[in-house]
Amino acid sequence: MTSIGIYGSRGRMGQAIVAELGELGARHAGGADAEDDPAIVAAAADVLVDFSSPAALDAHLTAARAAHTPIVIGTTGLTEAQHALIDAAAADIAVLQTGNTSLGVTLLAQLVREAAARLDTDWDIEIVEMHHRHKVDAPSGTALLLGAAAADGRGATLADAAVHDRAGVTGARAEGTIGFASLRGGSVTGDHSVIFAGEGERIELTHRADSRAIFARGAVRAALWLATQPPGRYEMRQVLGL
Ligand SMILES: NC(=O)C1=CN([C@@H]2O[C@H](COP(=O)(O)OP(=O)(O)OC[C@H]3O[C@@H](n4cnc5c(N)ncnc54)[C@H](OP(=O)(O)O)[C@@H]3O)[C@@H](O)[C@H]2O)C=CC1
Ligand SMILES: O=C(O)C1=N[C@H](C(=O)O)C[C@H](O)C1
Repeated sequence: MTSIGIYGSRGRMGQAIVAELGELGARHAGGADAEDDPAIVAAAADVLVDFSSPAALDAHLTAARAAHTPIVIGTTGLTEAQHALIDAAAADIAVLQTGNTSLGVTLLAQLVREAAARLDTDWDIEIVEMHHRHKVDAPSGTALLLGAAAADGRGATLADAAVHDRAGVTGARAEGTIGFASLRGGSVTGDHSVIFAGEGERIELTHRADSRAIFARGAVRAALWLATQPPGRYEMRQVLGL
């Protein structure tokens, strides 16, 4: 039986994954949090999942690489340097990094890519997300992955197209840009809308998460799949065959 180690095991997502493993009767190799040694968890596990903090990611990835243990990274708010570190680690171990492990968002990203590819750039793209009051990063990892899918559909890059800050006299909207807006409040698990705003009409593609169980289910499915893969960097759509 595949043994799964959890970084961030006492957090909201870590606890949702522990519950999911319990329902599946799957094996939990143990967890690590701020005061624990990541190397011990990496050595004990067949595969790791990380839902912790960007501050902890480098140490977790180093431990996974040293132990030759594949790792699913769900932590969001990562820097460009951390993405480069993930690319480097993927030469040695299987790594799947995603801002959202749910089936619904993985399919939504495909739909967004398709819509963006079919519509001209005079259809403005705006991405709106809302999360609970405890979330520390913005825009959400999901909003960024949806933005990347939209940019990809247009043959552009998100780095060139993204507009994150609007306040004061902003000037008119530039064609081809992708705007982001982040709302925070209450206990919202995670809502995302991608709006295609054209002249006289609007298309809105929305996903709403009712519970963290959807992320936990996807994370466990990804971990079980990743445990059998050779070194490389993978995405959720490969896990789900979408
Ligand atoms: N990809 C996806 O599908 C999803 C991703 N997420 C992302 O997962 C991450 C965690 O979210 P959530 O569970 O809500 O957060 P929580 O704050 O509830 O949990 C974070 C966990 O990480 C641990 N942690 C925090 N800082 C460190 C550190 N410096 N070193 C080691 N461990 C640390 C905490 O341990 P301790 O309590 O000991 O400090 C805690 O167990 C976020 O980045 C979030 O955006 C969330 C949902 C879905
Ligand atoms: O922090 C959260 O809670 C979530 N984070 C992920 C993100 O940043 O997109 C996924 C989900 O929306 C919940």
